[in-house]
Amino acid sequence: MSATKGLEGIVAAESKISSIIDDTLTYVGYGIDDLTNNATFEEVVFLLWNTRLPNAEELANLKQELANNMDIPAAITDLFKSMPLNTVHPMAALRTAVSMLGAFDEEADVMDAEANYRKAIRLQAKIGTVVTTFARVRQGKEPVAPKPELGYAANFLYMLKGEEPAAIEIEAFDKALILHADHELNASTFTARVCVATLSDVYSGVTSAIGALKGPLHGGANEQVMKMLTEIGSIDKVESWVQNKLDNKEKIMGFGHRVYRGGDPRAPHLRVMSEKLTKLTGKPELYDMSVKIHDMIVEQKKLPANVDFFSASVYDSLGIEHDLFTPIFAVSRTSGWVAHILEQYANNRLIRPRAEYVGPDMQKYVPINER
Ligand SMILES: CC(=O)SCCNC(=O)CCNC(=O)[C@H](O)C(C)(C)COP(=O)(O)OP(=O)(O)OC[C@H]1O[C@@H](n2cnc3c(N)ncnc32)[C@H](O)[C@@H]1OP(=O)(O)O
Ligand SMILES: O=C([O-])CC(=O)C(=O)O
Repeated sequence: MSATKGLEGIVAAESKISSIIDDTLTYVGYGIDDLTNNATFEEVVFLLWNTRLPNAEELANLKQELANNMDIPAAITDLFKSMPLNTVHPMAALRTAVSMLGAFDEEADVMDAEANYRKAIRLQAKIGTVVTTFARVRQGKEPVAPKPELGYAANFLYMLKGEEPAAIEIEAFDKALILHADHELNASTFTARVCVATLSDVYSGVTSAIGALKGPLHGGANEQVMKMLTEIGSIDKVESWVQNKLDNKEKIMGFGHRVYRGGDPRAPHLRVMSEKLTKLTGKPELYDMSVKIHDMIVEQKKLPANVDFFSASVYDSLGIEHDLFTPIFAVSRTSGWVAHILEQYANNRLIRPRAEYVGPDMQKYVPINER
């Protein structure tokens, strides 16, 4: 029995939700380019949860249900107010708040498929409000109630900033939500599936997944990319900064991927958005710096940018605080996590692999006064 470090290449589940084959990403067989160019986030949510696209009535119903369920318990706002707001990371706040949402859901432990689908809607509806409420409480501002007539992406930006976003902002944010919605058996989705395979509840699965997404090798990389861009500061410093990191064998955040070899198909969409939005906000240097970093890493390390690289300058251009980038990833990925949770329940078996024991053998207990 020998271990495969990081489970690389191990097929650990069957899934109908998304696939990555030869650097091509599909959700339920629909290409990511097709969906990003033509669908809305709500359509993608329906697709992931039902493994088919909705008709007009089904889409209208889902939008309505999401809008109807965006409110969160006042206790969550109070919870945020009780946190050490100068130091708590928004992902830690989100992880705790999603767990608390479960405590407030009377159906949390009702395990039939209909109840789980209702929880999926409630959780997807509320998670955006949780993130925006935290952001506002932290700034000493009042939370903004959602506007039912706005779509999911527009509502998020509206609740975050307190003013209705421009069409171009809604379009970019909606596309970003689509691009982050699902990604086969990534670390956080696997975490969610392991959790609920014990027949634990949806909230436990998503809480665990948030914990896994938080790390900088996974979703936390987008915040780190922005930290890097901020630290570098200007385009003339890119070369020496990046070279120094590479010479010291340090990782450059936003590059590399366990599965993609030729490139992450989501990155080109974010790159186009980054170019457009950084120009509009008068910060084109952010895009130019990103391209310069990109070209150096591709040339020297042959590592393509992943989804987290250009998303950083996109979110910055939308006026979003940098430590909210990963919570926004979580808002989108909740759709994928929940899809995988529902799929796991539908054909469940406990996930319990083995470990190769490499510790000492045949030890004999030594009484404490003899150690
Ligand atoms: C949404 C997402 O989760 S996308 C990924 C987000 N994470 C990041 O951007 C963090 C930076 N990237 C990485 O750490 C990795 O590429 C991961 C975690 C994404 C993939 O990890 P793995 O498949 O385990 O690859 P691993 O870390 O073993 O890297 C393989 C080799 O490439 C190098 N490498 C991988 N990524 C990078 C990078 N970003 N910068 C520099 N070198 C890198 C490693 O140092 C290693 O080199 P070595 O063989 O000489 O030791
Ligand atoms: O698939 C992965 O390993 C990480 C990733 O890109 C994602 O979760 O979007």
